[in-house]
Amino acid sequence: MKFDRIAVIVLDSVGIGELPDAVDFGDVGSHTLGHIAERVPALNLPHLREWGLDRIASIHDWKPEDKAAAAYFGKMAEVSVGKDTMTGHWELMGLEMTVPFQTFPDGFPPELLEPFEEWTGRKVIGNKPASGTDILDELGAEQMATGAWIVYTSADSVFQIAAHEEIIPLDELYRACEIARELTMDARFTVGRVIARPYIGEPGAFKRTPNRHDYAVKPPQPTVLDALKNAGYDSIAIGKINDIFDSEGITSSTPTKSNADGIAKTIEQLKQPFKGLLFTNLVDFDSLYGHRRDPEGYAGALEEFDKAVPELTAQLGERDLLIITADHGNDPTHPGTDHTREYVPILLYSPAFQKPGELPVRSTFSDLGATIAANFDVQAPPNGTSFLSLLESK
Ligand SMILES: O=P(O)(O)O[C@H]1O[C@H](CO)[C@@H](O)[C@H]1O
Ligand SMILES: [Mn+2]
Ligand SMILES: [Mn+2]
Repeated sequence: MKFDRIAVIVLDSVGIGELPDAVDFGDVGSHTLGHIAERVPALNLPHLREWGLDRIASIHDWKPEDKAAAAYFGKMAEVSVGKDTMTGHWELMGLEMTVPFQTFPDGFPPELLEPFEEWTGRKVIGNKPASGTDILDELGAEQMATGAWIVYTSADSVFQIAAHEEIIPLDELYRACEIARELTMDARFTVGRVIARPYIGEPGAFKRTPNRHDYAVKPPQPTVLDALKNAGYDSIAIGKINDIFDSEGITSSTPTKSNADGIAKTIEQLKQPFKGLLFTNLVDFDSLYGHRRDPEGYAGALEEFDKAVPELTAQLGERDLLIITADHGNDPTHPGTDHTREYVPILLYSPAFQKPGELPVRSTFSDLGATIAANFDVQAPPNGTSFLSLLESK
């Protein structure tokens, strides 16, 4: 075993350029990081660039620094037939999705919504793909007047239920999500996630609250998280990770309220002794800026993360490895409001590394899971090739 502790931080949606199959996803030309750098030339990420971020792909007018990178750097391709969060994270942990989750570009069928209305005792309005903030502007007032559920979806396989917290109590929203979860386990309409989307405020000034809750399906096969847990290692989740894996293979979990909170909780956890994996998801990049098509906000969130890098690395000893990566792209300059099919960056930092450098492009996100499994000598996932032997320590 090379490392006693591996921390993986997923910068949700921070893609680094279109994948060869981007055309199949309508994402030709997408480049989350590159287009942010182009739209916000002042974008300043000194620590991540020192690690090699500026050498992974050509990024606008960035000129790579003329000294050796302080981390191993590279990029990974997604092979699964999807570009959603669950598919991305599952692939990172060794699971390749060959059958896509169902999506509902025309809304959900009556065979699903009729029992949902009957069991929950409220009508449904909306029922179409939409941006979660736009649909509140469109239907929030109607919900306040009628008490109907706002149900909507996206290019992801999601059944999202928005409810004003002062009109429909949170408990009732969560119960409705459980009902929707049960109904959508039916093979005719398997959705990846049911999501509670509570909000507050008045028409024209609605605001979503952090009481969002996700109800995901379980991964169809065991992942590296299960292998770690079964072998007695810690498998510690921070942020959305627990939801994404429906608690499978996780030994403890802490939810977060924001990227800043997720970074702080990751630092706190690194101050504690543990043996195994710490797995953090920072979702604001995606939910607050990618889907909202807000490159300036996205740039600010990247800078906030970059500033935290020294404090993160200060917690690491010679037997620790910190990995930064992502789960898909969400180019805030791309048409629409959905994810984009992109490579994701991978940066690996350890005080034990002597002369880190470029990693060959990984042909599946699962190479990360395979590397973690190899490090802890637990069952290797069915997909992915470990690159542990390429990481040379002092
Ligand atoms: O537009 P909002 O409600 O933020 O929804 C986004 O968040 C969902 C889940 O992460 C995605 O499917 C996308 O639709
Ligand atoms: Mn995501
Ligand atoms: Mn998303």
